[in-house]
Amino acid sequence: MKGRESLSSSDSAFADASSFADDSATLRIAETFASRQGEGLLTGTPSFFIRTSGCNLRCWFCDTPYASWNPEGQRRSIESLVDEARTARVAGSDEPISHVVLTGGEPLVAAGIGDLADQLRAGGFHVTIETAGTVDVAIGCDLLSLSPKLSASTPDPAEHPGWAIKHEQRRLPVETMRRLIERAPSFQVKFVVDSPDEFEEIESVVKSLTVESSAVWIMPQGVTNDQLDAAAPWLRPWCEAHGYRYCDRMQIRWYGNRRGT
Ligand SMILES: C[S@@+](CC[C@H](N)C(=O)[O-])C[C@H]1O[C@@H](n2cnc3c(N)ncnc32)[C@H](O)[C@@H]1O
Ligand SMILES: Nc1nc2[nH]cc(C(=O)O)c2c(=O)[nH]1
Ligand code: SF4
Ligand SMILES: [Mg+2]
Repeated sequence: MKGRESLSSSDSAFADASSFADDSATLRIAETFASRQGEGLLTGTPSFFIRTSGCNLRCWFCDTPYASWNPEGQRRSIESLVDEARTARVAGSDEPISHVVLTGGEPLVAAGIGDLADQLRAGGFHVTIETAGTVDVAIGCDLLSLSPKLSASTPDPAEHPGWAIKHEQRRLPVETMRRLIERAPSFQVKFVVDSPDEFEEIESVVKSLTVESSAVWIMPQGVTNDQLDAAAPWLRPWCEAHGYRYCDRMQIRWYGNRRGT
């Protein structure tokens, strides 16, 4: 859907978040793993990742289709997730992990995510939330990692007519994103870019979110070193010229595109 008006999504379009809210004592989890944060401000930090299953968007490029397009995983209790975070270790290290990343799928549509974040923080963990920011949920965290979805993320309308419409309606509720940012003690805004055609749209979204360019990270779309390397020559100079931070995807460099890393 490249070329469509960038701020066309309606703030009221997200009507069925409650369809995910069937049982808040347990959450459907696609995977948990200990790794290093591969993206953004905390790159390199040993972290325990909790990936909820289910998403209200359908980006064509989603690198975790097992948590969005074809959601997998069993329900887990909050207690078992907090216990696992306490005992988790990054491979080759005996050190306890102090940082937890709540990601997905879309963690903000998982009922119980607020309680999970609260209990992790009460246990002394630093909590990052990786979110596309389409749902207004008051959730306690230490870092909001907001990844607004651009028009080029929309799936092919010929292949996925229903999802193309829903995705387009839901992907960019600017007022909701502003509220998420205002509530968070710290934040980063992380865009995924597939082509230079998206530059103008990014500037328009940054302007409407009224965030400083130094809080903006730009990540190439891609799940291989070759894809990341192909984007760097056109993307890095543009980031530098605009005061944005170029964001590599270090987990791909370190581990390859492997599930659980
Ligand atoms: C799988 S998403 C889950 C969290 C949330 N649904 C979101 O999109 O922010 C985690 C991060 O991966 C990014 N991402 C997903 N697929 C990608 C791809 N093919 N290339 C680059 N980044 C990607 C998202 O933009 C987000 O920053
Ligand atoms: N190592 C590593 N870092 C990440 N940062 C954000 C991730 C995510 O999928 O949300 C992610 C991930 O999947 N792995
Ligand atoms: S919003 Fe995140 S999890 Fe959902 S489809 Fe897009 S990249 Fe995947
Ligand atoms: Mg990832």
